[in-house]
Amino acid sequence: MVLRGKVYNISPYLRFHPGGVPILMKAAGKDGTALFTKYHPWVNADALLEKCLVGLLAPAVEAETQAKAAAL
Ligand code: HEM
Repeated sequence: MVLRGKVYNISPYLRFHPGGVPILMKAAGKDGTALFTKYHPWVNADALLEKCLVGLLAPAVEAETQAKAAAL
């Protein structure tokens, strides 16, 4: 999942998500920034997912995914 330009492997986190696995799976493999912000903008994903960080999204790809997220 992508969150604010960062790519995470959320598999190890799934079972710890307080909101449950099914809703988190809706954003798996996609840019989950819009949904994440909709449900809990106060949650510190950087800290919670520190060990799940895969890398940074390339800026051109990020611009594209942001545009798609804005159109949701
Ligand atoms: C991997 C990134 C995510 C992390 C680290 C995360 C973390 C959390 C945390 C810490 C809470 C508890 C918040 C609180 O009680 O104040 C929570 C609740 C929740 N999350 Fe997430 N979340 C993530 C992604 C998402 C996404 C993408 C969605 C929606 C598609 C979502 C939907 C929810 C919902 C609905 C709750 C509320 C559960 C309840 O209180 O009954 N989360 N999440």
